[in-house]
Amino acid sequence: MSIAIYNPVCGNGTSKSFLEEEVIPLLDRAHKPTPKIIATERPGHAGEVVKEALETTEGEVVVILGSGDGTFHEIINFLSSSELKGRRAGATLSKLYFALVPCGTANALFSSFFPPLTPESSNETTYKLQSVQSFIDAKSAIPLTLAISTLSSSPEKHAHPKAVVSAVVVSTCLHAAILNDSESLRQEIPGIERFKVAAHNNIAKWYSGHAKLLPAAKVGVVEVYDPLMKSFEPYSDGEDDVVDVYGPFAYFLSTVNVDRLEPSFRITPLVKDITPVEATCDLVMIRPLRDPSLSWDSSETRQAFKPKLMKALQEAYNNGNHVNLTYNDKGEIVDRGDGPPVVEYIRCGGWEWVPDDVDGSAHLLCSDGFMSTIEKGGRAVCTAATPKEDAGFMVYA
Ligand SMILES: Nc1ncnc2c1ncn2[C@@H]1O[C@H](COP(=O)(O)OP(=O)(O)OP(=O)(O)O)[C@@H](O)[C@H]1O
Repeated sequence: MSIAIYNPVCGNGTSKSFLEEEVIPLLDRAHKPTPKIIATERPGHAGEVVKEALETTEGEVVVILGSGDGTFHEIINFLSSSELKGRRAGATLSKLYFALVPCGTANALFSSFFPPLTPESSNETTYKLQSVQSFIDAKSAIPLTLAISTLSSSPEKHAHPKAVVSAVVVSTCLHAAILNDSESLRQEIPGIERFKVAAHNNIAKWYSGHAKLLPAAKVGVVEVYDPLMKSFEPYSDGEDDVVDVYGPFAYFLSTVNVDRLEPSFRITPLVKDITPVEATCDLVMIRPLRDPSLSWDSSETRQAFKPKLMKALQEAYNNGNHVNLTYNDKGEIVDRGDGPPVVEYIRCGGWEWVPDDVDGSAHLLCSDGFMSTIEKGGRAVCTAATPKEDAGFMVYA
Protein backbone atom coordinates (compact mmCIF):
# COMPACT_ATOMS: atom_id res chain seq x y z
CA MET A 1 0.00 0.00 0.00
CA SER A 2 1.05 3.59 -0.40
CA ILE A 3 0.28 6.57 1.77
CA ALA A 4 0.92 10.25 1.02
CA ILE A 5 2.02 12.46 3.91
CA TYR A 6 2.71 16.15 3.67
CA ASN A 7 3.97 18.72 6.14
CA PRO A 8 1.81 21.81 5.53
CA VAL A 9 4.27 24.21 7.17
CA CYS A 10 7.53 23.08 5.56
CA GLY A 11 9.39 25.16 2.99
CA ASN A 12 7.18 27.89 1.55
CA GLY A 13 3.96 26.13 2.58
CA THR A 14 2.99 24.75 -0.84
CA SER A 15 3.24 21.01 -0.11
CA LYS A 16 -0.55 20.50 0.02
CA SER A 17 -1.24 22.12 -3.34
CA PHE A 18 1.75 20.39 -4.97
CA LEU A 19 0.58 17.00 -3.75
CA GLU A 20 -3.03 17.56 -4.83
CA GLU A 21 -2.31 19.27 -8.13
CA GLU A 22 0.77 17.39 -9.34
CA VAL A 23 1.59 14.19 -7.43
CA ILE A 24 -1.88 12.60 -7.18
CA PRO A 25 -2.74 13.33 -10.87
CA LEU A 26 0.61 11.78 -11.89
CA LEU A 27 -0.18 8.62 -9.91
CA ASP A 28 -3.69 8.56 -11.44
CA ARG A 29 -2.30 8.83 -14.95
CA ALA A 30 0.05 5.93 -14.18
CA HIS A 31 -2.96 3.88 -12.90
CA LYS A 32 -1.47 3.62 -9.43
CA PRO A 33 -4.01 3.30 -6.60
CA THR A 34 -4.76 6.72 -5.07
CA PRO A 35 -3.00 6.86 -1.70
CA LYS A 36 -4.62 8.03 1.49
CA ILE A 37 -3.42 11.64 2.00
CA ILE A 38 -2.54 12.85 5.49
CA ALA A 39 -1.30 16.28 6.62
CA THR A 40 1.02 16.35 9.62
CA GLU A 41 -0.67 18.19 12.46
CA ARG A 42 2.30 18.84 14.71
CA PRO A 43 6.01 18.08 15.09
CA GLY A 44 6.47 14.33 15.53
CA HIS A 45 3.13 13.44 13.90
CA ALA A 46 4.65 12.03 10.68
CA GLY A 47 6.31 9.19 12.60
CA GLU A 48 3.03 8.25 14.28
CA VAL A 49 1.22 8.20 10.93
CA VAL A 50 3.79 5.88 9.32
CA LYS A 51 3.83 3.59 12.36
CA GLU A 52 0.06 3.28 12.22
CA ALA A 53 0.19 2.53 8.49
CA LEU A 54 2.68 -0.26 9.16
CA GLU A 55 0.64 -1.68 12.02
CA THR A 56 -2.60 -1.81 10.06
CA THR A 57 -1.32 -3.33 6.82
CA GLU A 58 0.68 -6.29 5.67
CA GLY A 59 3.22 -6.21 2.88
CA GLU A 60 5.19 -3.37 1.43
CA VAL A 61 4.47 0.21 2.50
CA VAL A 62 5.48 3.14 0.29
CA VAL A 63 5.40 6.60 1.83
CA ILE A 64 5.05 9.47 -0.63
CA LEU A 65 6.49 12.25 1.49
CA GLY A 66 5.91 15.92 0.71
CA SER A 67 8.28 17.59 3.15
CA GLY A 68 11.87 18.56 3.86
CA ASP A 69 14.60 16.57 5.58
CA GLY A 70 13.30 17.33 9.09
CA THR A 71 10.06 15.41 8.63
CA PHE A 72 11.96 12.46 7.15
CA HIS A 73 14.27 12.60 10.17
CA GLU A 74 11.28 12.47 12.52
CA ILE A 75 9.92 9.37 10.81
CA ILE A 76 13.15 7.38 10.96
CA ASN A 77 13.73 8.34 14.59
CA PHE A 78 10.20 7.52 15.67
CA LEU A 79 10.32 4.12 13.97
CA SER A 80 13.82 3.37 15.24
CA SER A 81 12.72 3.88 18.83
CA SER A 82 9.26 2.30 18.87
CA GLU A 83 7.92 -1.23 18.82
CA LEU A 84 5.42 -2.17 16.15
CA LYS A 85 2.07 -3.57 17.28
CA GLY A 86 -1.03 -4.71 15.36
CA ARG A 87 -0.38 -6.82 12.28
CA ARG A 88 3.35 -6.57 12.70
CA ALA A 89 3.48 -7.09 16.47
CA GLY A 90 6.84 -8.44 17.58
CA ALA A 91 8.31 -8.08 14.08
CA THR A 92 11.35 -5.93 13.47
CA LEU A 93 10.87 -3.25 10.87
CA SER A 94 11.53 -4.65 7.42
CA LYS A 95 12.07 -2.40 4.41
CA LEU A 96 10.15 0.86 4.29
CA TYR A 97 10.02 2.69 0.96
CA PHE A 98 9.93 6.44 0.34
CA ALA A 99 9.16 8.49 -2.75
CA LEU A 100 10.37 11.96 -1.80
CA VAL A 101 8.64 15.13 -2.93
CA PRO A 102 10.96 18.05 -2.09
CA CYS A 103 8.73 20.59 -0.37
CA GLY A 104 11.12 21.68 2.39
CA THR A 105 13.61 24.52 2.56
CA ALA A 106 16.87 22.72 1.79
CA ASN A 107 15.82 19.21 0.64
CA ALA A 108 19.33 17.81 1.03
CA LEU A 109 18.38 14.16 0.57
CA PHE A 110 16.29 14.73 -2.54
CA SER A 111 18.73 17.13 -4.20
CA SER A 112 21.62 14.73 -3.59
CA PHE A 113 19.78 11.93 -5.37
CA PHE A 114 18.51 14.32 -8.05
CA PRO A 115 21.07 17.12 -8.47
CA PRO A 116 19.46 20.10 -10.23
CA LEU A 117 21.07 21.15 -13.51
CA THR A 118 20.67 24.80 -12.52
CA PRO A 119 19.53 26.28 -9.18
CA GLU A 120 16.29 27.34 -10.90
CA SER A 121 15.48 23.84 -12.09
CA SER A 122 15.03 22.71 -8.46
CA ASN A 123 11.71 24.57 -8.48
CA GLU A 124 10.30 23.00 -11.63
CA THR A 125 7.46 20.53 -11.43
CA THR A 126 9.07 17.69 -13.40
CA TYR A 127 12.22 18.04 -11.31
CA LYS A 128 10.25 17.66 -8.08
CA LEU A 129 8.34 14.62 -9.36
CA GLN A 130 11.41 12.49 -10.12
CA SER A 131 11.35 10.26 -7.04
CA VAL A 132 7.60 9.61 -7.48
CA GLN A 133 8.33 8.84 -11.15
CA SER A 134 11.00 6.30 -10.09
CA PHE A 135 8.39 4.65 -7.85
CA ILE A 136 5.92 4.55 -10.75
CA ASP A 137 8.61 3.10 -13.03
CA ALA A 138 9.37 0.44 -10.35
CA LYS A 139 13.05 1.40 -10.28
CA SER A 140 15.04 -0.26 -7.52
CA ALA A 141 15.09 1.85 -4.39
CA ILE A 142 18.38 2.78 -2.68
CA PRO A 143 19.02 1.71 0.95
CA LEU A 144 20.09 4.60 3.15
CA THR A 145 23.14 4.58 5.38
CA LEU A 146 22.24 5.88 8.83
CA ALA A 147 24.39 7.89 11.22
CA ILE A 148 23.69 6.91 14.80
CA SER A 149 24.72 9.55 17.33
CA THR A 150 24.79 8.80 21.03
CA LEU A 151 24.99 11.67 23.46
CA SER A 152 26.43 10.75 26.84
CA SER A 153 26.53 12.83 29.98
CA SER A 154 29.57 12.92 32.23
CA PRO A 155 30.52 9.43 33.52
CA GLU A 156 29.70 10.37 37.18
CA LYS A 157 26.04 10.80 36.30
CA HIS A 158 25.55 7.14 35.23
CA ALA A 159 22.75 8.31 32.90
CA HIS A 160 21.69 6.33 29.82
CA PRO A 161 23.06 7.83 26.61
CA LYS A 162 20.50 9.38 24.26
CA ALA A 163 20.51 8.14 20.64
CA VAL A 164 19.56 10.11 17.53
CA VAL A 165 19.41 8.64 14.03
CA SER A 166 20.28 10.81 11.02
CA ALA A 167 20.08 10.24 7.28
CA VAL A 168 21.73 13.47 6.14
CA VAL A 169 24.00 15.41 8.46
CA VAL A 170 25.46 15.44 11.96
CA SER A 171 27.40 18.54 12.91
CA THR A 172 28.66 20.79 15.62
CA CYS A 173 30.53 24.17 15.46
CA LEU A 174 29.44 26.65 12.77
CA HIS A 175 26.86 24.48 11.02
CA ALA A 176 25.09 23.60 14.29
CA ALA A 177 25.11 27.30 15.27
CA ILE A 178 23.59 28.22 11.88
CA LEU A 179 20.82 25.64 12.16
CA ASN A 180 20.13 26.64 15.74
CA ASP A 181 19.78 30.32 14.85
CA SER A 182 18.05 29.92 11.50
CA GLU A 183 14.95 28.37 13.08
CA SER A 184 14.12 31.70 14.72
CA LEU A 185 14.39 33.36 11.28
CA ARG A 186 11.94 30.92 9.59
CA GLN A 187 8.89 33.27 9.64
CA GLU A 188 10.90 36.28 8.51
CA ILE A 189 12.96 34.50 5.79
CA PRO A 190 11.21 31.28 4.63
CA GLY A 191 13.85 30.29 2.00
CA ILE A 192 17.46 29.13 2.18
CA GLU A 193 18.61 32.76 2.53
CA ARG A 194 18.00 32.39 6.28
CA PHE A 195 20.97 30.01 6.49
CA LYS A 196 23.20 32.71 5.00
CA VAL A 197 21.99 35.31 7.50
CA ALA A 198 22.63 32.90 10.40
CA ALA A 199 26.06 32.03 8.95
CA HIS A 200 27.01 35.69 8.82
CA ASN A 201 26.08 36.10 12.50
CA ASN A 202 28.25 33.15 13.60
CA ILE A 203 31.20 33.17 11.21
CA ALA A 204 33.79 34.62 13.62
CA LYS A 205 33.30 31.96 16.33
CA TRP A 206 35.83 29.21 17.06
CA TYR A 207 34.97 26.15 19.09
CA SER A 208 37.05 24.36 21.73
CA GLY A 209 37.04 20.62 22.02
CA HIS A 210 38.71 17.56 20.65
CA ALA A 211 37.64 14.76 18.37
CA LYS A 212 38.52 11.14 17.82
CA LEU A 213 38.15 9.77 14.31
CA LEU A 214 37.24 6.10 14.09
CA PRO A 215 38.14 3.88 11.12
CA ALA A 216 35.50 2.15 9.02
CA ALA A 217 35.36 -1.64 9.40
CA LYS A 218 36.54 -2.79 5.94
CA VAL A 219 39.06 -0.07 5.11
CA GLY A 220 40.48 -0.27 8.65
CA VAL A 221 42.04 3.19 8.71
CA VAL A 222 40.78 6.76 8.86
CA GLU A 223 41.28 8.37 5.45
CA VAL A 224 41.89 11.97 4.43
CA TYR A 225 41.45 13.42 0.96
CA ASP A 226 44.60 14.60 -0.75
CA PRO A 227 43.67 17.29 -3.30
CA LEU A 228 46.94 16.85 -5.23
CA MET A 229 46.59 13.07 -5.56
CA LYS A 230 42.80 13.42 -5.91
CA SER A 231 42.39 10.36 -3.72
CA PHE A 232 41.86 9.31 -0.13
CA GLU A 233 45.02 8.44 1.79
CA PRO A 234 45.50 7.06 5.33
CA TYR A 235 45.24 9.98 7.79
CA SER A 236 48.27 8.92 9.78
CA ASP A 237 50.80 6.17 9.55
CA GLY A 238 50.88 5.85 13.34
CA GLU A 239 50.15 2.57 15.08
CA ASP A 240 46.79 3.59 16.47
CA ASP A 241 43.82 3.28 14.10
CA VAL A 242 41.92 5.91 16.09
CA VAL A 243 43.06 9.44 15.23
CA ASP A 244 42.95 12.25 17.81
CA VAL A 245 42.43 15.78 16.52
CA TYR A 246 42.59 18.90 18.65
CA GLY A 247 40.94 22.29 18.27
CA PRO A 248 40.16 25.05 18.01
CA PHE A 249 37.66 24.15 15.30
CA ALA A 250 35.63 26.48 13.10
CA TYR A 251 33.72 23.83 11.17
CA PHE A 252 32.91 20.20 11.94
CA LEU A 253 30.23 18.49 9.87
CA SER A 254 29.68 14.96 8.65
CA THR A 255 27.20 13.53 6.19
CA VAL A 256 25.86 10.18 5.11
CA ASN A 257 24.04 9.61 1.78
CA VAL A 258 24.27 13.22 0.66
CA ASP A 259 26.89 15.31 -1.14
CA ARG A 260 24.99 18.56 -0.59
CA LEU A 261 22.89 20.27 2.05
CA GLU A 262 21.06 22.53 -0.39
CA PRO A 263 20.72 22.10 -4.16
CA SER A 264 23.99 24.02 -4.81
CA PHE A 265 25.92 23.65 -1.53
CA ARG A 266 28.11 20.56 -2.18
CA ILE A 267 29.79 20.35 1.18
CA THR A 268 30.76 16.64 0.92
CA PRO A 269 31.16 16.21 -2.87
CA LEU A 270 33.27 13.06 -2.56
CA VAL A 271 30.23 11.07 -1.39
CA LYS A 272 29.33 11.09 -5.09
CA ASP A 273 32.72 11.66 -6.75
CA ILE A 274 34.59 8.86 -4.94
CA THR A 275 31.80 6.58 -3.77
CA PRO A 276 32.42 4.91 -0.39
CA VAL A 277 32.71 1.13 -0.38
CA GLU A 278 30.90 0.72 2.94
CA ALA A 279 28.92 2.72 5.48
CA THR A 280 31.08 5.76 6.25
CA CYS A 281 30.82 9.34 7.43
CA ASP A 282 32.33 11.98 5.15
CA LEU A 283 33.57 14.57 7.62
CA VAL A 284 34.60 18.13 6.81
CA MET A 285 36.73 19.89 9.42
CA ILE A 286 38.21 23.38 9.30
CA ARG A 287 40.75 24.11 12.03
CA PRO A 288 41.96 27.72 11.82
CA LEU A 289 45.38 27.17 13.34
CA ARG A 290 46.38 25.06 10.31
CA ASP A 291 46.64 28.42 8.55
CA PRO A 292 50.43 29.07 8.43
CA SER A 293 49.89 32.77 9.16
CA LEU A 294 48.08 32.16 12.47
CA SER A 295 49.66 30.68 15.56
CA TRP A 296 47.30 31.46 18.44
CA ASP A 297 43.65 32.07 19.23
CA SER A 298 42.73 35.71 19.89
CA SER A 299 39.96 38.06 18.82
CA GLU A 300 42.34 39.47 16.17
CA THR A 301 43.19 36.07 14.69
CA ARG A 302 39.48 35.11 14.68
CA GLN A 303 38.70 38.27 12.72
CA ALA A 304 41.63 37.60 10.37
CA PHE A 305 40.37 34.08 9.71
CA LYS A 306 36.76 35.14 9.05
CA PRO A 307 37.18 35.97 5.32
CA LYS A 308 39.16 32.74 4.79
CA LEU A 309 36.43 30.62 6.33
CA MET A 310 33.85 32.46 4.24
CA LYS A 311 35.92 31.91 1.11
CA ALA A 312 36.34 28.19 1.84
CA LEU A 313 32.63 27.66 2.48
CA GLN A 314 31.65 29.79 -0.50
CA GLU A 315 33.66 27.40 -2.70
CA ALA A 316 31.30 24.59 -1.64
CA TYR A 317 28.77 26.36 -3.90
CA ASN A 318 31.32 26.05 -6.71
CA ASN A 319 30.63 22.34 -7.25
CA GLY A 320 32.37 21.46 -3.97
CA ASN A 321 35.71 23.05 -4.90
CA HIS A 322 36.51 23.87 -1.23
CA VAL A 323 38.10 20.40 -0.99
CA ASN A 324 40.85 21.58 -3.38
CA LEU A 325 41.84 24.74 -1.51
CA THR A 326 45.24 24.96 0.15
CA TYR A 327 47.21 27.62 2.00
CA ASN A 328 50.40 29.11 0.62
CA ASP A 329 53.22 29.99 3.04
CA LYS A 330 51.71 33.46 3.62
CA GLY A 331 48.43 31.89 4.68
CA GLU A 332 46.62 32.93 1.50
CA ILE A 333 44.12 30.48 0.07
CA VAL A 334 45.02 29.08 -3.34
CA ASP A 335 43.66 26.32 -5.55
CA ARG A 336 45.68 23.07 -5.24
CA GLY A 337 48.87 24.75 -3.99
CA ASP A 338 51.55 22.84 -2.10
CA GLY A 339 50.64 24.06 1.43
CA PRO A 340 48.23 22.29 3.79
CA PRO A 341 44.61 21.86 2.63
CA VAL A 342 42.26 24.43 4.18
CA VAL A 343 39.59 21.78 4.62
CA GLU A 344 40.37 18.42 6.17
CA TYR A 345 38.07 16.05 4.30
CA ILE A 346 37.92 12.79 6.24
CA ARG A 347 36.28 9.48 5.41
CA CYS A 348 35.77 7.37 8.54
CA GLY A 349 33.47 4.88 10.22
CA GLY A 350 32.52 7.46 12.81
CA TRP A 351 33.78 10.07 15.21
CA GLU A 352 33.61 11.23 18.78
CA TRP A 353 33.20 14.90 19.70
CA VAL A 354 34.27 16.02 23.17
CA PRO A 355 33.49 19.71 23.70
CA ASP A 356 35.47 21.69 26.25
CA ASP A 357 33.32 22.37 29.30
CA VAL A 358 34.18 26.07 29.23
CA ASP A 359 32.91 26.57 25.67
CA GLY A 360 29.11 26.44 25.81
CA SER A 361 28.74 26.96 22.06
CA ALA A 362 30.76 23.80 21.32
CA HIS A 363 28.05 21.71 23.03
CA LEU A 364 25.44 22.07 20.27
CA LEU A 365 24.88 19.05 18.02
CA CYS A 366 22.75 19.18 14.89
CA SER A 367 21.28 15.97 13.46
CA ASP A 368 19.39 16.64 10.21
CA GLY A 369 18.40 20.05 11.64
CA PHE A 370 17.27 18.60 14.98
CA MET A 371 19.26 20.26 17.78
CA SER A 372 20.66 18.58 20.91
CA THR A 373 22.91 19.89 23.64
CA ILE A 374 25.80 17.81 24.91
CA GLU A 375 25.88 18.08 28.69
CA LYS A 376 28.91 19.44 30.53
CA GLY A 377 31.43 16.62 30.85
CA GLY A 378 29.63 14.70 28.10
CA ARG A 379 30.40 13.73 24.54
CA ALA A 380 28.73 12.70 21.29
CA VAL A 381 29.71 9.61 19.33
CA CYS A 382 28.49 9.26 15.76
CA THR A 383 28.84 6.06 13.73
CA ALA A 384 27.71 5.14 10.24
CA ALA A 385 25.58 2.01 9.90
CA THR A 386 24.14 0.09 6.97
CA PRO A 387 20.82 -1.66 7.52
CA LYS A 388 20.56 -5.44 7.33
CA GLU A 389 19.84 -7.02 3.95
CA ASP A 390 16.08 -7.31 4.51
CA ALA A 391 15.50 -4.09 6.44
CA GLY A 392 16.04 -0.37 6.29
CA PHE A 393 14.80 2.85 4.81
CA MET A 394 14.72 2.78 1.02
CA VAL A 395 14.44 5.80 -1.27
CA TYR A 396 13.27 5.77 -4.87
CA ALA A 397 16.07 7.56 -6.69
N1 LIG B 1 1.47 20.82 11.40
C1 LIG B 1 2.66 21.22 11.81
N2 LIG B 1 2.79 22.38 12.50
C2 LIG B 1 3.99 22.81 12.90
N3 LIG B 1 5.15 22.17 12.66
C3 LIG B 1 5.08 21.00 11.99
C4 LIG B 1 3.85 20.47 11.52
N4 LIG B 1 4.10 19.32 10.87
C5 LIG B 1 5.44 19.13 10.93
N5 LIG B 1 6.03 20.14 11.59
C6 LIG B 1 7.46 20.39 11.83
O1 LIG B 1 8.00 21.14 10.74
C7 LIG B 1 9.42 21.05 10.81
C8 LIG B 1 10.06 21.42 9.50
O2 LIG B 1 9.82 20.43 8.55
P1 LIG B 1 10.87 19.99 7.43
O3 LIG B 1 12.22 19.86 7.99
O4 LIG B 1 10.30 18.83 6.73
O5 LIG B 1 10.87 21.25 6.48
P2 LIG B 1 11.95 22.36 6.24
O6 LIG B 1 12.67 22.69 7.50
O7 LIG B 1 11.26 23.49 5.54
O8 LIG B 1 12.93 21.67 5.20
P3 LIG B 1 14.44 21.16 5.30
O9 LIG B 1 14.57 20.32 6.54
O10 LIG B 1 14.67 20.38 4.03
O11 LIG B 1 15.27 22.41 5.35
C9 LIG B 1 9.67 19.62 11.28
O12 LIG B 1 10.64 19.68 12.30
C10 LIG B 1 8.32 19.15 11.85
O13 LIG B 1 8.43 18.72 13.18
